[in-house]
Amino acid sequence: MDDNLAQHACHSITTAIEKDDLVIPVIDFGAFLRGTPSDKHAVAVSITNAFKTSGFLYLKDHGIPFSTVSQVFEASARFFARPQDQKDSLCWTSPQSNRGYVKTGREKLSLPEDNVDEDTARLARPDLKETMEIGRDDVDGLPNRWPDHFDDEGKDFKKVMQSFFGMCKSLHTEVMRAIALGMNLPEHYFDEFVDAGDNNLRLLHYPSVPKDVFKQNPGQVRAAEHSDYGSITLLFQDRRGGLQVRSPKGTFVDATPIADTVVVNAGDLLARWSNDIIKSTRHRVVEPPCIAGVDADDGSDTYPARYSIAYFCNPNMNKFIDVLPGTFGEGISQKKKYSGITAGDYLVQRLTATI
Ligand SMILES: O=C(O)CCC(=O)C(=O)O
Ligand SMILES: [Fe+2]
Repeated sequence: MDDNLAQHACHSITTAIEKDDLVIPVIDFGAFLRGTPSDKHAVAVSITNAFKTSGFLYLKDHGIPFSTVSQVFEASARFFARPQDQKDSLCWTSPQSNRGYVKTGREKLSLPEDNVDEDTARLARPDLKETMEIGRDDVDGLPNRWPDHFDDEGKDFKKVMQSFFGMCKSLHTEVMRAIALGMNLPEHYFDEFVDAGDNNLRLLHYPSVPKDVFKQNPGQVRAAEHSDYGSITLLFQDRRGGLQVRSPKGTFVDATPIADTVVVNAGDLLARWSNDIIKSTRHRVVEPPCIAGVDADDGSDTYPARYSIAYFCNPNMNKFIDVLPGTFGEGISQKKKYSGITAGDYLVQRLTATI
């Protein structure tokens, strides 16, 4: 792996990215899932520290088998290869449901409020991506838009995604347990907040694109700068690269793919919940940087496709999210910065702003 991985004193953490004051560690989650209580505590503190500083980390030995992740990537690629009219027949219809297929140019990501001109410019160069959004599968009136009526491959897609959804839900619960310990709360504090699994599995396909598109439109990106909305996001990337995280200096730093890890980042609702102790950091996806020795001089006119899988975790939609105890008040210099809000109201508000 990368030469620049610096070993820390604790064997379960290494530094993957360190640039412009942005530090993103790789953390061995096995030591949390299977370690002694003191291992567990050490991992919980490292995870929480990463969320307090960069808002991003890579998790390895996270419990979701590599073979499962590969299967999901394969099923996703086969789904996006379907005829456009099939995909369109499964289209996303409303923020309340947030389920279905979203074609290129459909989603508007939120921008810094002072950047109105940029927003206008963005309409001329939409994100170069298509997505498939999958929600909890048992919510009355909000059915998933499965392709299972098309063929056996569609039936298989449904099975693969349902099973993966459940595994990611468990990983969300475990990461929230780590955050609870790291914030000096009881380990199971968040369990009742996340047990419904009101999460959103987003398959992403960034189609192959002529290099000229980026040369001719200097502001063009594959996915515009944004922060995520919920508690945490689990992001599985393929080997292409292109994900960048905004550093404290305002630059964008490559979050290079690391095999067999999942990128985990905090979302806006977790930042609000923690009275901004935890950071929800802006990120984007650009054309992939050249991989030295692999495709620096490949002579091709196009960048290859990129696939990623984002699992957006949320508190249960009906939960009232008030600022966490221990983050404000007596003996703490910080005041309570936010009023409470129901998770569902918050998320629907945020999704509505992207229409
Ligand atoms: O595709 C990626 O690597 C990132 C996607 C992302 O940030 C998002 O969909 O919120
Ligand atoms: Fe994101």
